[in-house]
Amino acid sequence: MIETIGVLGGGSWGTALALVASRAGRKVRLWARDHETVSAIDETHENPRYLPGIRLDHIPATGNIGAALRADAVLLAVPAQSVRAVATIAAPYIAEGHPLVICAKGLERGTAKRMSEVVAEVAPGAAVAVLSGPSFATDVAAGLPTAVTIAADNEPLALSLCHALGGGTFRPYAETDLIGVEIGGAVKNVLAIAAGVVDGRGLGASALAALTARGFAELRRLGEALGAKPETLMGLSGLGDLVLTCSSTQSRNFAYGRMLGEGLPLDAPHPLVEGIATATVTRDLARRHRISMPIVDAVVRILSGKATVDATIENLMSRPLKRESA
Ligand SMILES: NC(=O)C1=CN([C@@H]2O[C@H](COP(=O)(O)OP(=O)(O)OC[C@H]3O[C@@H](n4cnc5c(N)ncnc54)[C@H](O)[C@@H]3O)[C@@H](O)[C@H]2O)C=CC1
Ligand SMILES: O=C(CO)COP(=O)(O)O
Repeated sequence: MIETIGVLGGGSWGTALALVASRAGRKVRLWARDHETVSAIDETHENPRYLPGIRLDHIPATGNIGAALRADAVLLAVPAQSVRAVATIAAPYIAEGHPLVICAKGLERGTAKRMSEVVAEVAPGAAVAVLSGPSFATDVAAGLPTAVTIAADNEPLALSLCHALGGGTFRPYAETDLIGVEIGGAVKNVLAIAAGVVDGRGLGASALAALTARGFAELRRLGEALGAKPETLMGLSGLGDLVLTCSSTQSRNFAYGRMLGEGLPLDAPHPLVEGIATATVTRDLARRHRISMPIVDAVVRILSGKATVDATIENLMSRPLKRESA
């Protein structure tokens, strides 16, 4: 039985998931790197920087990672490019078989590894699971109905995590296809940047729907080449999350793409945009596996500053005509 939950990461997702666990009746402790976040949560029962206006009762914060890791299961909710660093400092406190649930969405820059592969390298004792799916932290924190996927190689672990976190407004589904869940969550962020560009450039709802559907075709091709199950890619953590993040300005990836579509510079201030780092990694993975991903290529070209939005769109539209399912 999972009774206690540690959360690593005091940003919006870590804080929202700490609330989920607390609402599900678990005893929770949240670790944040920043001293200001720890003291704000402990003194004002709010995380004003990342989740303003949401009351955090019964969620003690700590700057001591060992204290948060003394829990039956641990949620790792830092950005993808920080997962290796945080899992490395957590590793000495992780006993053999200790459940560690990765909540980040992305692929590692430099190694092209999925987050579960990164954690397996630096914390080999951990029993790794992945939580992903269409779920904005603000919606989850507000108690709006949300459904996600929790994947682990070991199905009983995935199910027991679903029982530990599930509640009246948060419904997790168990899965064993880690590759499918991780590829869906990572690649949808890149495609959401493209969707934002289309929206910001004012190309219309038809273009946005076409981009989303053709983007999904790319996500599915890559996922299947890497060993994902088609059903997973069509589920909450793939198609579900793609639809959410390609259609809402609540998504930071979509909002960033929208800014670019409106003509703002690449370095205009923006919050965490996971798709930026994952775009190049995805493009390289696709090349290695000889998978065609023209929308991902287009995002990489725009992000590199080497091509304008208009030239990139013209380029996509003038590709040779072909069968849709090819
Ligand atoms: N915010 C959301 O709605 C959702 C976010 N996610 C995923 O969760 C992950 C985290 O995102 P958010 O919490 O939204 O980001 P955020 O920007 O709100 O917070 C990130 C947190 O991680 C901390 N952090 C960064 N590097 C660190 C390091 N090396 N050591 C310790 N702490 C570090 C920051 O101080 C900050 O507290 C991302 O991969 C994102 O895709 C997934 C689903 C929903
Ligand atoms: O993953 C998310 C929702 O499922 C959050 O998306 P953003 O990181 O684009 O805000």
